[in-house]
Amino acid sequence: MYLEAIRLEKRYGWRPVLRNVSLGAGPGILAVVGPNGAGKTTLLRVLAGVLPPSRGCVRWQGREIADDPAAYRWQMGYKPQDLSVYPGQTVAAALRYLARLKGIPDALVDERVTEVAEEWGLASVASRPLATLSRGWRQRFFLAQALLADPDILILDEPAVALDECGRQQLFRRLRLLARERVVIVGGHGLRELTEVADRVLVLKRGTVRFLGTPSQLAAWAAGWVWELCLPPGDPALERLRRRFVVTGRRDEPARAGQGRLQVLRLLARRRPHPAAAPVEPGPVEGYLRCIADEPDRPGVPRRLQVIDPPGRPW
Ligand SMILES: Nc1ncnc2c1ncn2[C@@H]1O[C@H](COP(=O)(O)OP(=O)(O)OP(=O)(O)O)[C@@H](O)[C@H]1O
Repeated sequence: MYLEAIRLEKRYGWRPVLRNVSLGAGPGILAVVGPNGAGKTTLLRVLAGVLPPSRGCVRWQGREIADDPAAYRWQMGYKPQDLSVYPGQTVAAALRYLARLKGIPDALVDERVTEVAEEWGLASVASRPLATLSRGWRQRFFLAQALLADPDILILDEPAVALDECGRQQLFRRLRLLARERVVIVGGHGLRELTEVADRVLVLKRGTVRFLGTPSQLAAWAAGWVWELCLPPGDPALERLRRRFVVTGRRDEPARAGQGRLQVLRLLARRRPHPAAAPVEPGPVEGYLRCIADEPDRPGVPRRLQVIDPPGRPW
């Protein structure tokens, strides 16, 4: 089971949105992350075969998906960012309709619809028209429809958006189970959750692949850049540090003898940002921030880098 993208290019009019994107994905979860407008949705749409690339190709099991798009669609479940469906249809009727479109035999449609509706907690709203659903319920509906045909490859664009805490936990648990035997590609912004659940991470920036590897390899990008320091809450250095550096974590430390409560600040800096700061192991989120900061927004202007590590003594 293997999905491959080979030197993908995508242009909207004259504007390049994907540039020379290549990747390979076997069973497991591949998270596609990147800043707004990086091209994540475009890449997922090209991988799902709903948008043709301007150049390059996508192969599933060694075969170009463009050669037999219908066969690929039967093996693939896709959850777009949003889905146009008939607002007057009930959840159950829409699932039945989509099940037939996906080629599920009539005799099995009702059974399968009931199964996915239960899996995604939709049973209680099955008879409600889609237009009356809240965003979270709609999201569950989109996820359920992607799984109707029990696909070998699952492509999900922002699957956790609008889900409540239980829904998010359930989603990521289910994705881990599904990924044992399926290729699961998930795009979105919940970087902390995604890097916890993913086997591999692809970072897109301005349509190019900035990184493709495991979450721990991503974390290694920030090696030597992550610092923690512990100061009393009223210390003026805290505010100065917050303004000057990218803060990636903040927590209260329980009271120590004679010191009262302390605040722990975790931040990115090329050099020790304060005499009390100690270097700590980076996490994938910090690796990601380094990874996208490394590239100047415009040639010769390392803007993000300056924000991360301003010149001069910061404290
Ligand atoms: N149909 C379209 N026509 C023209 N430009 C488009 C179209 N769809 C997307 N774009 C542009 O392509 C670029 C990439 O968009 P895309 O939606 O793929 O990014 P994204 O990484 O998913 O963004 P976000 O995180 O904000 O959802 C953006 O600059 C966007 O404005």
